[in-house]
Amino acid sequence: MTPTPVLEAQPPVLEAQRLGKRYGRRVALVDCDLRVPAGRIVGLVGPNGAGKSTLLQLVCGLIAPSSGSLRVLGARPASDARHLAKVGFVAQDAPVYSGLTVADHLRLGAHLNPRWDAPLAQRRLAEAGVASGQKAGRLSGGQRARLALTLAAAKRPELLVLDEPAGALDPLARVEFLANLRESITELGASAVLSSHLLSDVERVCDHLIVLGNGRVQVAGDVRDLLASHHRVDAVPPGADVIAAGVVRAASPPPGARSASLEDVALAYLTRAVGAVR
Ligand SMILES: Nc1ncnc2c1ncn2[C@@H]1O[C@H](COP(=O)(O)OP(=O)(O)OP(=O)(O)O)[C@@H](O)[C@H]1O
Repeated sequence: MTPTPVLEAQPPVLEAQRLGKRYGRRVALVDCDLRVPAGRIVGLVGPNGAGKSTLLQLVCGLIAPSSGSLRVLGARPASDARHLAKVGFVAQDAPVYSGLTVADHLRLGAHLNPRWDAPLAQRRLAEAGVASGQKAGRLSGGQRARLALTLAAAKRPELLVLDEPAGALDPLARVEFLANLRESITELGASAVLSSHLLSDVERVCDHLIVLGNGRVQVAGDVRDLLASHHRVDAVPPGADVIAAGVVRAASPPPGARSASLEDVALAYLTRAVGAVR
């Protein structure tokens, strides 16, 4: 996906400088620098405990930084009601109220959100085969994920933030959900950040990657730039910038190099991060 000049002129969706977060004595994020332009679908990957949920909660203003600064859509996260309305959040495990019906959820959404798009919500749920009279607790995992996504999308946010949105889904439901997610983001003309443990999910939907490891940003950038600047090699050329075994960073491919996949790039940085703490 090529970003349009209009989107490039907008303030960055995320801008972090030396961002840090501690929970008591436990350090979750350290010195994170990030700049994500508007219009991107960002994949946030990293092992358990890397700080993904913490970063997403900071972005939504649910928690406050311990150090450094963070701006989201050009302002402090959740700085006022207008800013809150611009960000749609789907927390881990697609939380919904199991005792309420789908229609109850839509009524709540309409009541709480000034820019609520009722036709969009109804159409999206009809496409997913989710009946409005059904109790949310009786929905399948895939339907529940679609309901949670629909509730966030119908706010018509400028930024959608999703924490492991497909985490509980089987492989087929996952692929269907991710296709739907990509469609929703395009329809909204929004930016999005989603965390995932699965690099295949990120490859399927994202055009920007952030790899977190040990609470630090290991690498971040547009997917096409990362793929253009990382290469697989059998023998490391002299003076090469080696990220991890078999993967080097260079503006142009060294002789005999092969293309690296996004998975190669992300794994190389994660491997390096693990090595750094041993
Ligand atoms: N509310 C909290 N209180 C104390 N420590 C916390 C809290 N939330 C997260 N942490 C710690 O902060 C670190 C980062 O956690 P976080 O949940 O952000 O990681 P994650 O990458 O989302 O992990 P996972 O993939 O397992 O969901 C971990 O060491 C975790 O134990």
